[in-house]
Amino acid sequence: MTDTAPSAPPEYPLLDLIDDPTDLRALPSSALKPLASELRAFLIDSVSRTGGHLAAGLGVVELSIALHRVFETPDDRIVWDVGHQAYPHKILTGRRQRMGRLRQKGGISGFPKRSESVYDSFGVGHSSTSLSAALGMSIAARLKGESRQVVAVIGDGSLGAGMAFEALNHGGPLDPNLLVILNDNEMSISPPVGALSKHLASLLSGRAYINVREGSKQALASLPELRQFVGRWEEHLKGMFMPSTLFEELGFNYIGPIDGHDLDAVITTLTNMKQMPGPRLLHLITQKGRGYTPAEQSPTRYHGVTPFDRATGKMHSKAGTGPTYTQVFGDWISDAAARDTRLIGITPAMREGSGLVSFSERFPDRYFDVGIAEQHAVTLAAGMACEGLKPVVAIYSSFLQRAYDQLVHDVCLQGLDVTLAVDRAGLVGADGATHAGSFDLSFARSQPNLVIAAPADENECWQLLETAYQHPGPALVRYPRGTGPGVALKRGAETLAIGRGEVRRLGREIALLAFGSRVPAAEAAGQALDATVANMRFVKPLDEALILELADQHRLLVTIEENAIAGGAGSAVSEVLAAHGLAVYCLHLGLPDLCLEQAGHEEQLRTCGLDAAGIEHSVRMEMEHIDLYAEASRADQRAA
Ligand SMILES: Cc1ncc(C[n+]2csc(CCOP(=O)(O)OP(=O)(O)O)c2C)c(N)n1
Ligand SMILES: CC(=O)[C@@H](O)[C@H](O)COP(=O)(O)O
Ligand SMILES: [Mg+2]
Repeated sequence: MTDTAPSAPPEYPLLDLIDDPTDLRALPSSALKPLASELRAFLIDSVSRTGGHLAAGLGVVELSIALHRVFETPDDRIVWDVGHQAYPHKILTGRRQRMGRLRQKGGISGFPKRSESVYDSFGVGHSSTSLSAALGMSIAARLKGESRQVVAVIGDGSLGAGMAFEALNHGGPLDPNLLVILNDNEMSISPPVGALSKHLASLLSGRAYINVREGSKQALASLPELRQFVGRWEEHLKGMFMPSTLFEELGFNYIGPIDGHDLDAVITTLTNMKQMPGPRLLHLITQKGRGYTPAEQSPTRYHGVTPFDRATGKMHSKAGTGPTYTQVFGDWISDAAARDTRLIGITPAMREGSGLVSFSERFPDRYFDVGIAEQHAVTLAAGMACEGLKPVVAIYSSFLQRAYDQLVHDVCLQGLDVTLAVDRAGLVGADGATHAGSFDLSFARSQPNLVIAAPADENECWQLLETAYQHPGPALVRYPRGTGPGVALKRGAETLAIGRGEVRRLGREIALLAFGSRVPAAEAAGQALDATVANMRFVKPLDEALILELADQHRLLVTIEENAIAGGAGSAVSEVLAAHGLAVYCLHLGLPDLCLEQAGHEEQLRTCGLDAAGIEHSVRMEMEHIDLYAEASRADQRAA
């Protein structure tokens, strides 16, 4: 462009003025609605390039502006639940320019993160933590004599989890200075389940939403006096002969429902509620995907997206890849259910992500979406198993962390016949540390009675699911996010021998003992190193005979797993060696003892040295050390 050429008008003239929320607070009120339009357009454009969570953020554009307009952030605290809806918040809090690197290596996280910004009061990714965290902050402010406001924003799906109820139950009587904003879009990832969603719907219809909304605009605008405001609201809401809300019963002053896309109403209501004392809850009605037609029409599909064409909404997908492990599981569970009427499928709110859509349609009576309730999912399965059913809990590894005690106390100690299909085991790429399934082998393998299997490929995944299912006790199969090496499925009901691995390649000096997803990389490294390669298949029971044989025949054993080294499968191998008093060199490759940030899955594996080249490099280094040590020992012996 030359100096004389007219400069193109900026696409986002108002948004470009906002480097942090003080700029937003300085804007004239008349600029806020146009700002909301720009923010929404920016969000759609940005996520169309990077991928990420879209529909939830679109639903809180007005709320995000209103919160930073009304509250003195960052001194006032906003705690976002899950945090997948926090992109507008990120854009308004100085990270607009960094949205192009969202969820990428070296870029910003897809979730609020304390180390990323002072505006991110609490790190999230898992749901239903906001009320507890915000309550804690509110209590801290009171004890420290600080007068800040604390606001928790929680969705209707996340409110259904046990933790959220625990915080409401505990919080109300403490009379904290706490504002809870319930962002009710009548959606979880898929449609919400359970009585709470019905209660919220009844508030929506029963509390004359439209009247309240229209009435509130006038009443709140014309009644800035706090006392009058509270009085009028109580008169207005509680004089309607409505049964009280769950929230009122729990000690929260309930206001709403109001239209969460009516920016003026939201700002006015928040301004007034800021001055109200005690625990209060604002019920906002929003639309997931608001302002982008494809996302409005299909909020589940646009909950989390790959990069897409903004004009058509069509997502760019990788061409020519085989089925994901999730799809393998989805096909297996439908086939198995057709063979066995005792099979029950359970998901804690992850029907699509866990591959249960087809099963839910084919076997609606045997399908249970329990909402975001991982603990309940596992104990529900335990109860069913007591009565002779054969439940399969499909659950992401990182969300299974929530249900650890249920796994221990309700399933494993009682040896109940529950199958756990643990998806997203290992690194998950763009979602980063909060969603990485780094620990399941470490926390599960200490459990009595539990069989733990890790398939090396798609067909083995099928076979191990069948093996776990037919095993009359607790069994867990863990498989990674995405596709495998491309081994064709044989389907059928073939099982594998529990606790038996297989040698895939015979080599010299070095034995690579690979678990699950790392078997193909180990095979490639084994080729380069002329090493023996074993596909261990089971983490529990381990194939002890194979380990002892390999220890006997090789100078170095290398364990390789996509799980934390600490306490993982490699540790289990070392325990076997120690128990037999074998002093063989043993190198453990796995996830390091740190929170691995977002990046591509393959990139993350490279960073951890878990790709073929990384494995080969680590093994060569280790062999050099072993040779140097042997040389030094020989020199010592000669000197002696
Ligand atoms: C403990 C846990 N379980 C499951 C998930 C996966 N998850 C992320 S968002 C979401 C739906 C949340 O619904 P809601 O709170 O209503 O937010 P919305 O997406 O509708 O804005 C689920 C199930 C999670 N992040 N954490
Ligand atoms: C926010 C959240 O917890 C989910 O949306 C999660 O990001 C889904 O992960 P997958 O994309 O691996 O299903
Ligand atoms: Mg929702």
